[in-house]
Amino acid sequence: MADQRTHARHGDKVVYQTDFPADHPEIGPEKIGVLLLNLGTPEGTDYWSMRRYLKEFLSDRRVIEANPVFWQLLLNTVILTKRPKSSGQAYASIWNEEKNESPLKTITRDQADGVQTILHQRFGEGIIVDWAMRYGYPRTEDAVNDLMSKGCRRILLVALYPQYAAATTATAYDHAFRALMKMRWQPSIRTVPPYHDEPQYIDAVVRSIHDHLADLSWEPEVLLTSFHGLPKRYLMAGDPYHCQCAKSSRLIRDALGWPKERVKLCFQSRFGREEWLKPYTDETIAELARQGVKNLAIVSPGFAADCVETLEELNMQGRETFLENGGENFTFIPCLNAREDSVGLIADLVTRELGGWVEPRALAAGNARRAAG
Ligand SMILES: C=CC1=C(C)c2cc3[nH]c(cc4nc(cc5[nH]c(cc1n2)c(C)c5CCC(=O)O)C(CCC(=O)O)=C4C)c(C)c3C=C
Ligand SMILES: [Fe+2]
Ligand SMILES: [Fe+2]
Repeated sequence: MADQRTHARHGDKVVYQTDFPADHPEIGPEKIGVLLLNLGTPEGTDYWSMRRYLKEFLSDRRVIEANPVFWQLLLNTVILTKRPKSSGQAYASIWNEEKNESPLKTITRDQADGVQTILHQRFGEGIIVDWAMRYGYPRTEDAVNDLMSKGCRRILLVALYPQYAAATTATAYDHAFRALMKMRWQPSIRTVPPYHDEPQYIDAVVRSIHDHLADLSWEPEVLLTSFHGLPKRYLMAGDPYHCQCAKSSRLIRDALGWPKERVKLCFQSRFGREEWLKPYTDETIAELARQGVKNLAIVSPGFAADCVETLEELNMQGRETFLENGGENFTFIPCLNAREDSVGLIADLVTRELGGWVEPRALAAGNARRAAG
């Protein structure tokens, strides 16, 4: 990628030129890359696809904070022999058959397309939006290299997690930084902070709740705000995730104007035997039903996109648990996904973080100036 007009290479000899050409391609149109990052997903629901995905995921030391020698032994002998099958069945029940991919992938792509459209309108063609995953495909490293090769000398990384956790946000950014470590010519980098208490995020979640409930013939007595769990140990070690989830839940309740007893915070998707953040979603659902709650709604504001943890664990298993324990009406409120206000939210977060790199239309103007010499 090094330029061709300030020097000429002949084998291992270089002829230097002293004058810098005004129309040099590397100071030509400068582009900005925006890279949306989500968790990742298997390529198929069969044993080996699931195993590859789970091995990469569960070998991440930001996710599993345990003695690595002990953990790899347990992972390779026990977990990776059993879990690919059971998780594969869960994925198969929600698979996007038309595209032959998991919903998380379909939705993340749709979000990126939507954000690209808005940013093109705001800033012109000098912004390239792409998306990648922490585990599996598309790979973060490939996306970073691809943006660089398209002329993006600045890249904004956007972890699609409203609440910060080392197991999600930090590892997504780490992974991009690891890609940079291999690059001779690195782009400049920025990262988007968590947005758990951004009014626009809270409004979008609340609007999605109102829209969904408006189509029902019944009203929920209780709304569960269910977030992905985390080992309690990680909270004790200083992870802000629990507090950010609690704040999002409270802000959603305030915006709804509902009383405290009607909106509850809980944590789903436990993994392994140690204690995770409480209260647990599955136990809360069963308890509420046993206490006589007949009408229950669940929203999952920590997931930017629907995935196996919402579509299967909440909408299928959670529903079953509620009905089995005496509940009557259950509804799952879909994640923000590629709704117009969701894509608008991501585009606005990005626009704010681009401040100083670009102002509306400034990129186009700068490029026009450069083109004029
Ligand atoms: C110790 C294990 C795990 C921790 C810690 C963890 C944290 C965590 N995860 C998400 C978001 C998602 N997790 C998803 C799936 C998933 N998570 C784990 C384990 C831990 N997650 C596993 C093993 C799996 C795979 C599915 C399974 O086998 O049960 C997903 C869904 C991906 C998809 O393709 O649909 C998301 C999203 C967060 C936000 C988080 C901590 C805050
Ligand atoms: Fe997870
Ligand atoms: Fe907390």
